[in-house]
Amino acid sequence: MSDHAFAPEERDALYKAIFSRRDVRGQFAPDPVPEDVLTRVLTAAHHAPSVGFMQPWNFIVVQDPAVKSQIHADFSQANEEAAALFTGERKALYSRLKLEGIREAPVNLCITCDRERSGPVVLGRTHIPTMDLYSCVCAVQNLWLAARAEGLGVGWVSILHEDRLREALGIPERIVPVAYLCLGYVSHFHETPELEKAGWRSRLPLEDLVFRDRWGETT
Ligand SMILES: Cc1cc2c(cc1C)N(C[C@H](O)[C@H](O)[C@H](O)COP(=O)(O)O)c1[nH]c(=O)[nH]c(=O)c1N2
Repeated sequence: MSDHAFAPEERDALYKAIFSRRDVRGQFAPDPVPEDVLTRVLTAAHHAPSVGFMQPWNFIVVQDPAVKSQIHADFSQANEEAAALFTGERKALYSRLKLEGIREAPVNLCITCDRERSGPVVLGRTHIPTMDLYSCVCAVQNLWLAARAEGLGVGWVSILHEDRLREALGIPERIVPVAYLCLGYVSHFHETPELEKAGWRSRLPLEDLVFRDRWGETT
């Protein structure tokens, strides 16, 4: 028991956000996302943990249909290339999946990492240099959960050519685009991951993933 635990209903709300969050590709409503709501979810992202408190992120809010179309065109090409990597049944199933909502989502959001934000030597990044990128992923997850609580769907689109994404958004060379997200209100949230529903892959049993003291020790 901890004196610092949330009250039961507050804890339930947090777990509700975690368990009902979904990757949304196909249920976006055209309703605009009000600026104050967008600011709240961006503030949640900005309160993520970061190595050395580096806060290496920027948030590029994309609403211009022309920019979205450019990125969607790149997705279409990348997705064809991706489909070609699978064979047989898997390829047919892959081709049926909807894997982005770039044009339908009223807001697209690129979360980037400025790897030089706080100088060359960063507390906590001295030995594992990728820690700044991981910090940005923490920001993505904060935003994803806050968005769920706001009734907003979020979909991560990573089937893109990084150089074309950079070009479309004018991202300088030293900045790394970490996540491209589609954001908007939705008609509904699926109860289970869409990939699970489509028979692509299921959730693994937690007990197979937890080791004790050494890699591979499950008991
Ligand atoms: C880094 C990364 C990258 C991607 C994703 C996620 C993450 C974490 N996901 C979403 C992914 O398919 C989804 O999270 C899982 O299928 C689990 O579903 P829920 O997120 O629980 O709904 C994803 N989905 C999609 O339709 N197109 C994509 O390009 C990607 N890319």
